[in-house]
Amino acid sequence: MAALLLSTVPMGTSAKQEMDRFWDKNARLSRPVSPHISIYKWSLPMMMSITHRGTGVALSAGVSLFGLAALVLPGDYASYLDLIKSLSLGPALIYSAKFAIAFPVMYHTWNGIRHLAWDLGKGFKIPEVYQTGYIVLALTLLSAAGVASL
Ligand code: HEM
Repeated sequence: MAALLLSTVPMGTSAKQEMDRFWDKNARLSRPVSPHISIYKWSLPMMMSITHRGTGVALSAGVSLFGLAALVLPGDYASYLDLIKSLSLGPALIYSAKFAIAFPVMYHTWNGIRHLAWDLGKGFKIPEVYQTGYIVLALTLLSAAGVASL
């Protein structure tokens, strides 16, 4: 108890000083440290989890930029579509661009449904986590390919 009290960290004058003292104390007391994320072997559920966050952030940025552009740009939506058509980019490039936009939307939607099932307490067994992961990936590819061909 006395050792514990003696080793209390005095308040630092800055956040950095606080952190430095905190880590010095951890080292001095040989405290175990939780494993850092980088030591784990990558797995499908990990990759799908970070992709859900990535697509969520990308969708937020995309929707916000789209709304801002609608407010500040001089032309309307149809005029910009005509502009893109006039560039004659070719079907392969147009399809790829549409697929690149559809993919995160579809992934986040299908995986969002997977998340909502988890929120209901369903699908938590490890084989189920993998099965639903593969189903989400297949549905994402199929639906993104379908939407891009419209
Ligand atoms: C434009 C549409 C959308 C935007 C901008 C958006 C954005 C986001 C963002 C930023 C997050 C937080 C990600 C994180 O920090 O980990 C998130 C999480 C989530 N999104 Fe979306 N989302 C959209 C559509 C959807 C749809 C259609 C669904 C369901 C069908 C969905 C389901 C979810 C769920 C369940 C979570 C929470 C995941 C968790 O528990 O960690 N989202 N979304």
